[in-house]
This record gives sequence, structure tokens and C-alpha cells, in this order.
Amino acid sequence: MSENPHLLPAVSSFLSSPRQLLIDGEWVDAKDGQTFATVNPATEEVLVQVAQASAVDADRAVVAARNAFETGPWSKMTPRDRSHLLWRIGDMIEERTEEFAQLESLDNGKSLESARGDVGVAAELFRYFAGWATKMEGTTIPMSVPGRDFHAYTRREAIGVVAGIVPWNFPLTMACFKIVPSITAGNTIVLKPAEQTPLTALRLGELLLEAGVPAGVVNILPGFGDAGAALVDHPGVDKVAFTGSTEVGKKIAAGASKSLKKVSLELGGKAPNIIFADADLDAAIAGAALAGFFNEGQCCVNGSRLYVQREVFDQVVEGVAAAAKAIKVGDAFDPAATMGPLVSQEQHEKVMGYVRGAVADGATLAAGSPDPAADNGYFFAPTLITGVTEQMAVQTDEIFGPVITAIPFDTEDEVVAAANNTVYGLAAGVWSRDLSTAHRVGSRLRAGTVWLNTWHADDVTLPRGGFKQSGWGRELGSFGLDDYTELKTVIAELR
Ligand SMILES: NC(=O)C1=CN([C@@H]2O[C@H](COP(=O)(O)OP(=O)(O)OC[C@H]3O[C@@H](n4cnc5c(N)ncnc54)[C@H](OP(=O)(O)O)[C@@H]3O)[C@@H](O)[C@H]2O)C=CC1
Ligand SMILES: CCCCCC/C=C/C(=O)O
Repeated sequence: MSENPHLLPAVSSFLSSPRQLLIDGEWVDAKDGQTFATVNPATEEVLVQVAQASAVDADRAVVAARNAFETGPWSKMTPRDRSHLLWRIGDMIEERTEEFAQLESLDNGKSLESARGDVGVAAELFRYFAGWATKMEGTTIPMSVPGRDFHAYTRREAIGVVAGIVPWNFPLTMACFKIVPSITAGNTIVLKPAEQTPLTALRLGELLLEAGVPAGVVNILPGFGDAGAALVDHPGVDKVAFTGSTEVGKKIAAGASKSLKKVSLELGGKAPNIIFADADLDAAIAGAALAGFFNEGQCCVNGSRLYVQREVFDQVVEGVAAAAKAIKVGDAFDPAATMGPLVSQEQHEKVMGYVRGAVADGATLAAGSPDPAADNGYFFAPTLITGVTEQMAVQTDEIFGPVITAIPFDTEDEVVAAANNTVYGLAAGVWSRDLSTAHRVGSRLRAGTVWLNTWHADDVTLPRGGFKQSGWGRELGSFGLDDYTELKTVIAELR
């Protein structure tokens, strides 16, 4: 790897030796000795070799997680002690913000500023759920059986062993989306990070051991889809929590259904972003650029389908195109750069393919280019496309790159129908100064999150998830914790 003078000693040290799997509190090689290279998408250089888990390692990890759940100290730890531990981990992450951010930027390509934001979310997740550890309450429920007396109540209990399978777009944050609610509720977990971005999850594993999380409670298995599939099939796993493509989500649902495992799925999106003519256009233009280009466009809730009322269409297109052209694409360690590369060569080719296809079909690029934005690294310029039809692949498919399509509309009914005309239902947005319009249209949009006069405003307190083929269940907030527990009803007869 070429010299990077900005790297913290802790990051250089982490990258100086091959990384291993975390199983039962120990760092171990894959049973078959396989490794894979994780690559810096800005330079295409290998960062470090990482142990590659197979089905055998998945089995070792599930056995460890099962033992930790059945016999280990985790399920017996008082909620208060668990809460204190979770809070402490949040602090430890925050203290190492720069270290985690550098590792994330190197592995994923995202800007350091963006990566620092992700680390902040990770720390806050531990603190937010630390509060819930002592508040997993049940209810007492009156029973009506003539002549007999009962005391009935409910308890929230852990499900058991969770398999968390996560993608590469928010590697640390997504790892924490699965780990934190799992262990808050008293479960144990085997986490499979995406093969493109295993590093911050592995560094988190070190921190969890240092903080005192008992052996086997959190196991981390870098590897490919086969390791994920082995976890889904494993009889020792009680719940699968997945974030990724709708295509793989369907495979996971099918695999898990063989043994009726609990499943939560946070899948793809193609969010419509609707700007009415009466909107605050400066805010709407800035919001549309953020909606489409945040995280290099590699975000499931990004507003990739822009609908603009016809009388302001040209003005908005001009504004979003100018915002796209003002973004400086470059290495995360270049202080002038505000957008990094795409995560991988595969993703780069996929995104370019969609843009080239749209141009070949007669669409126009108001900003951007169908070609790579640099000779080296997976850079791609933020792109705004007009002259698109609802049938074009660029309009129907989740692209996962900095690509926005813009289409004009005339009436509310027309735009609501177009916005809902998708298999996805993760997010949507409306811009209007008339709050009645904003709320009314928002209520007609079939999506798990609707932003009104904003985009990407978020908090760990808020449930996230999808309608339609965007998923099952909700993450974060109290709803997110429910998905990691079983509800038990207890009925006692009073004699
Ligand atoms: N909703 C979202 O947040 C995301 C959506 N996507 C969408 O998916 C497209 C493809 O990205 P990709 O990385 O391939 O996404 P995937 O859905 O393939 O990957 C997500 C995770 O699932 C794992 N996985 C893959 N196949 C299986 C399987 N059969 N059983 C269990 N786990 C499996 C992956 O492992 P590995 O990749 O390491 O082999 C990874 O850890 C993107 O272009 C984008 O459109 C991608 C990422 C996030
Ligand atoms: C509470 C803030 C969450 C930010 C994480 C963004 C995740 C996006 C995605 O699921 O693609």
C-alpha cells in the first residue's frame, strides 16, 4: 500500500497484519486457511488480507453463540449492568472516531466527514439502546373467567442466536444496527460483514472484547455470500437480520422459512422525491441533491427519482445540475473532495452501465458523464438525467450510485401514481410550502419513511423499514427492539 501521511498509528497498525475471524472471544484463521483481499476503492490497492469464513466457520461461530446464549453470563447479566456496558461501548467508539472514520474511508471510499457521521451514529446506537436494556417491560392483562381468579402478564425475552448479514454502504453503522438491538435484548449474534468492507466491524469486535462483552456473545465472520447462506440455513440460528438487495433478501426469506426462523429484512429502494411549484425552491434543490448524491448515491433511502411540477422543472433541473457540478469527487483524504469513489469495480461498472443505457435510449445528461471520473479508482461524477421515461431501467431499478432522474408532472394524482409505481417502498419525499399538500401527498405515498420539506433527517429513535418489496419489519426505535424479542404470556391461577 502506498504511503498515506494522514493515517493514525492505530490505523497503520491495524492494517499491518492479516485480520482474522472473531469466534468465541478469540481471533482465529478460517478453518480452511482461506483469505481475501480488501481493497481501497480510491486507489484500487490492497489494504490487508482478511480471513474468509466458510460454512465450517459459520458452524463454529453459531455453536459459540449458542453456548454463550444458553450457558454464558450474558443472559444472566442484570439489565442495569448490560445497560452500563452498552453505554461504555458508545463512549469508547466516540473516543476513537478518527480511527474508525479513517478505516471506514479507506475500506468503503466515503469522505472522512461522512465516515465521522457514521461513527457518531454507531456510538449513539449503543447509548440509545443502553436505555432500553432496563425498560424491556411487559404488561399485566385482566382476564375474565367467571368464578376463577388469574394474574396474567407478558414478558419480553431474547430470541436466541441472531445471524446479522450486512452490506458495504454503511459498514460500521449497519453492523451496529444488527449487533446493538440483538445484545440489548439478551441475544447473542454472528455478524457477517460484506466482503468489500470488513474492517470497521473487525475493529469493533476488538473494542467489544476490550469493553468486557463476554466470549461468544458477538462473533464476526468476514466472508462472501456462501458464509451468509450457511448462517441462514443453520439450525442453531433463531433469527436472521439482513440489510441488502431485494434479490438476496428473497433468497434469505426462502432459506430461513425452511425452519421458520424469524426474519427481518431491510432491502432496496427507489425513492420518489416530489417538488411542487409552491416549494421553497432553494431548499428543495439543495435537498434534492442531498437526497440523490449522499453517500455516493449508495444509500437505500436515497431520492433517486425526482418529480418536479412542470412550471418549475427547468429551474430545478438547472439548480440540481449546478449542485452536482459543484461536488468535488476525490480521495477521502483529499481535504477538497466531498464525494468519494463507489465501493467496488463491480458497483462502478453497474452504475456506468445504467447511465450508458439511458443515454443510448435517448435520455440527456444535465450533469455528469457516462464515463469514469478518474483513470484510477472507482470514481463516478454525480449525474442528473432528463428525458427519461418510466419504462427505462435507469428509472425502474435500484442503481445505488450518484444518479438522479428528473421527470416533470402536472397534477397531484398523476405524480402520486407515478411515485407509487414501483416494487419498492422504502422512502419518499414531498416539497411544498402548503403543509396540507405536503401531509396529504405524504399520506398517499406507499413508503416506510416520508420526508416533508427535508431529506435524510434521521435519528436512532425513529423506526426504519420498507413497504412492499423493500422489506419486513422495522429497525431502530422501540419498534426495532421488539423485532429482537419474543413475547411470552404468563397466566397464573390464584387459589
Ligand atoms: N438496501 C441496501 O441497503 C443495500 C442494497 N444494495 C443493492 O444490492 C446491489 C448489489 O449489492 P450487493 O453487495 O451484491 O448486495 P447483496 O444483497 O448481495 O449483499 C448484502 C450482504 O448479503 C450477503 N449475501 C449475498 N448473497 C447471500 C446469500 N445468498 N445468503 C446470505 N447472504 C448473502 C453479502 O455477502 P457478500 O457481498 O460479501 O458476498 C453481503 O454481506 C447494489 O447495487 C444495491 O442495488 C446493496 C447494499 C445495500
Ligand atoms: C439514524 C441514522 C441512520 C443512518 C444510516 C443510513 C443508512 C442507510 C441505508 O440503510 O442505506
